[in-house]
Amino acid sequence: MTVSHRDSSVIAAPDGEGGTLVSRARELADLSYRSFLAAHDPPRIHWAAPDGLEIVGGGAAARLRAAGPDRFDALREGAGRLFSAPDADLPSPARPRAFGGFAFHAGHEPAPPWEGFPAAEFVVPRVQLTRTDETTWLTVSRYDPDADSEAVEAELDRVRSALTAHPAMQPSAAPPGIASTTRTTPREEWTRQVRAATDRIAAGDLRKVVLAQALEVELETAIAIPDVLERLRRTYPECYRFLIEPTESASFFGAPPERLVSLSGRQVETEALAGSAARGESPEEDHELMTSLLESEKIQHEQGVVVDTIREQLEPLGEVRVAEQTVRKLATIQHLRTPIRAELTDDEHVLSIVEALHPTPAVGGLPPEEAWETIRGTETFERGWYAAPVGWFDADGNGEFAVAIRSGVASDDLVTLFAGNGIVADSDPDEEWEEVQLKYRAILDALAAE
Ligand SMILES: C=C(O[C@H]1C=CC=C(C(=O)O)[C@@H]1O)C(=O)O
Repeated sequence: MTVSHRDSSVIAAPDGEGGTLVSRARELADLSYRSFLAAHDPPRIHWAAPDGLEIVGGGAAARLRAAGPDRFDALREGAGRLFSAPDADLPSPARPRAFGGFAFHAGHEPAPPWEGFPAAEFVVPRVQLTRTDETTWLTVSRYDPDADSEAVEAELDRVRSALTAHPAMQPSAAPPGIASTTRTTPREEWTRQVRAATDRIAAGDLRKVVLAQALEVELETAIAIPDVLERLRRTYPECYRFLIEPTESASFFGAPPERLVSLSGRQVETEALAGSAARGESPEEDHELMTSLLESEKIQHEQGVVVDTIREQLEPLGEVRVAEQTVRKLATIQHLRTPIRAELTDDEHVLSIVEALHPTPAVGGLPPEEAWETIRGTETFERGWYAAPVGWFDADGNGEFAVAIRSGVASDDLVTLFAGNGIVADSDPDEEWEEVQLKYRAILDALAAE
């Protein structure tokens, strides 16, 4: 089934033909996610949310792909067809889900380091392992014209026997080690970029823009991303963790602290996360840094722009409640954070909420068009999927998406990391530089030899 949608297309089966999604699932004793991933070739996914939901997937029962300005419409349409006739009523954690995400911009074309990453792509894994606080489920799915339930049952049995032969625990490999790093944006260039942005803000047509940099990291040995994610779990347990590997060419991974949206029924949860400071060496210094974050007019403005924009984007969809501002403290950085909830008036697909929110001014800017024009005219590298939505949705249109920051795209022994900062009227290039370096730390520390 291939549907042309101007310059978008949705392919709902690996061979381009339609069918019925047939899924079968069974509860399993827990097993090592890293050994599961090691046993599967791409496409592979890994998703872990701070609430304890953790999913790995291998193979593709179906892929949905879209590009261009209609990419959200095309995906919703494809998702509707893909999930139109669920053939079995599986327990909620065991249901098949589509995992993937978007490029920051609809016009993105896959090119190095983003080979294999179109403007939007989701995969329903052929084999999915879902761990909640209570249970672990194995789900096998097929989507093709002759997918019959007996064949899927038989495949489930085969996969289950193969998996139970894997070790329940697997020791992590040593970090790959860093051989060298290369910046896309030297410091003098950054200073010039930030000054040009603040001049444009002073001229009045731009209020905020998030400018980013990339850091190319050459590793001493090839990267084992599941092991890097395991190290990130230990250091950043309050963050999401994800791996998206559509093909063998490149893998996108990260540990973002920022939720774009979670939708369950009509309940939307999102947040404004913007404004950063380092962590202190002592509790006193840490407290001082937190106070300076809370009391800085500039940072409060940066955060206020994000809260107001999210509120305005959600208000047409339902009743919005903005909770009290807090500080999110991570191992190496702290951020201002305002939780935002909404109760939708009507049923909506999570992709519609993603479309309404992306890009928030925590990663784009305001007004959005002027911010994007500034980003395009300033940054000298491809954002690709950096700072864009990554996550999952299910047959009911529920799902969860993180903002893909604190992330990198890897191929063998080369990883490109990305980090950006919100620039407002009184931004100082040196302070913004230091904050960007802090944001590389999460992934850099997980790559560096111990
Ligand atoms: C754009 C990034 O961070 C965003 C999220 C939190 C704090 C931010 C800031 O302080 O500018 C950014 O808005 C990034 O990590 O690359």
